[in-house]
Amino acid sequence: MGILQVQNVNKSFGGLKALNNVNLDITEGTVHAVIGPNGAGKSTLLNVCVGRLAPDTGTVLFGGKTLTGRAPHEINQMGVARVFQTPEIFTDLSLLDNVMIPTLAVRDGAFKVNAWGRVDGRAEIRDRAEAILENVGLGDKRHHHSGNLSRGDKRRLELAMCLVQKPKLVLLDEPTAGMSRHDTNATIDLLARMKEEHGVTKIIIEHDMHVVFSLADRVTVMAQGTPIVEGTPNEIKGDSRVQEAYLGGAHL
Ligand SMILES: Nc1ncnc2c1ncn2[C@@H]1O[C@H](COP(=O)(O)OP(=O)(O)OP(=O)(O)O)[C@@H](O)[C@H]1O
Repeated sequence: MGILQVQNVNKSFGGLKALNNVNLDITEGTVHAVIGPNGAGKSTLLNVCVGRLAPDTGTVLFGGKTLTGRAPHEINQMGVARVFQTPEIFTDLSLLDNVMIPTLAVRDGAFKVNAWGRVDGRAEIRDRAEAILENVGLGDKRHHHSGNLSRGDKRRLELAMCLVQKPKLVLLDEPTAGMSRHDTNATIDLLARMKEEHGVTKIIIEHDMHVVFSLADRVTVMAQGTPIVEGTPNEIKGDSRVQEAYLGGAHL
């Protein structure tokens, strides 16, 4: 049984069926990419998995426990973290503060920015946050204002905020969108290291096939709200159904 199981999930927006009977089984420790043309339902699927959207029908299980119906912070506390398409960081705070906040949120079960004065074990949390920032290549900038970071660095900071929570599963929504090739390759290296060092299971939504083929163990291709093909990157590469789904728009 996989670490994450999506079972018969449906989700409509008005008359539009964004997810149409989706079933997925994600194996623990793997990197699983979800690809597909625009509007295929990839982000909706991620939102259902992290509790931001309730499915109309169907269930999501994580480690055998039902996620459906739980609040996003509860799902987060169970070990599921998400890296957003637009980094959700506190631009007025330093990088270090940004990385310390999620640790406190997970530990205390609530988001308390004003809790600094009352925090026990703060030195320990700070040490861990510093080590993680070092790990993602932002150690030197830990006291900088997060608002001044480049787009690539903001994404790296968000990864650090995610890793510090010691998640079991990370969902990444286009982690390299809008990045230069240099930043994209740095992010690929970082994500690959995350796998080696932390063994974290990852689900990645990605349009950039270079990223998919560099990182993914398995790939699910979605079209019109439904997974149409699943396999290794090489298996899906030559699949005519995949080429058809992209209507010739993508070269896999
Ligand atoms: N909150 C919403 N309200 C109405 N329609 C929505 C909503 N969210 C998504 N949709 C629609 O549902 C469909 C699936 O959208 P979704 O964002 O999940 O696709 P996607 O595969 O992630 O696309 P992209 O690659 O462009 O991000 C699209 O037709 C989209 O317009």
